[in-house]
Amino acid sequence: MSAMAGIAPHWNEFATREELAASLASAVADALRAAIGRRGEAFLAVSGGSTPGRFFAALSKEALDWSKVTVTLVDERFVPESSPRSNAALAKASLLQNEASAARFAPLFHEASTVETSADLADAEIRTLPWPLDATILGMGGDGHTASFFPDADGLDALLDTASARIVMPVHADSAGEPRLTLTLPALVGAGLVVVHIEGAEKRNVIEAALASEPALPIRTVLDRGPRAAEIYWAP
Ligand SMILES: O=C1O[C@H](COP(=O)(O)O)[C@@H](O)[C@H](O)[C@H]1O
Repeated sequence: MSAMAGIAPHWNEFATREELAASLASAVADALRAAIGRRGEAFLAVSGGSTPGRFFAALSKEALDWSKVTVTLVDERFVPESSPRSNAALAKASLLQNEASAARFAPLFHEASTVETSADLADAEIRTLPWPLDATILGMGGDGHTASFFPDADGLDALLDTASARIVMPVHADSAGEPRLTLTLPALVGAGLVVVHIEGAEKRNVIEAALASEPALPIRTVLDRGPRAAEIYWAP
């Protein structure tokens, strides 16, 4: 496995989660506007989970030409959109609203009997999109996972391989609940803007410990292997 240079992330700290959401939405909107100006379209990958709700609401109201924006997911559970655990359902309900309702959405979940087949279908579809990503918005779990790179995932090295030819891969991890689909490390960190959006003292402790010591948790590996410094957005 090849390794990229590790560049220390840059911290953006806010007094409140509302202030974080407004600032992050503004930064992402700027990145999308710049991409549209440069190449006529923009490509954004967002996370699911409980953290991005305020950010999604703020970003959905940003004025830009959303008809030229494609939105996909950093990762997804192997569940249909009817499930309350679907990241696609969350993105559609919270981000693809208001101004952003004009954006195109590309899901990772595809109906199939196995997550492997679903990942093959997603990989074929997602690779037709306008790569590279202009912005990747990662989250992080309390166990140090980001995207669906769980510390106990089967074949974690392959998911985190900087030379991976895959864009979407299936994930099995006991700690994850259901199987998952994830964008691979090079697909995620190739974005012009890579953000880790975390909130609360516990997640701050986890990422600070991960950045300071070995063994590397997945969040640390992702940040170490990116070609440019990531932006950490944090509020208590
Ligand atoms: O499983 C997931 O969890 C992480 C973090 O979620 P949160 O609820 O602690 O905010 C998220 O980034 C990822 O997209 C999601 O699939």
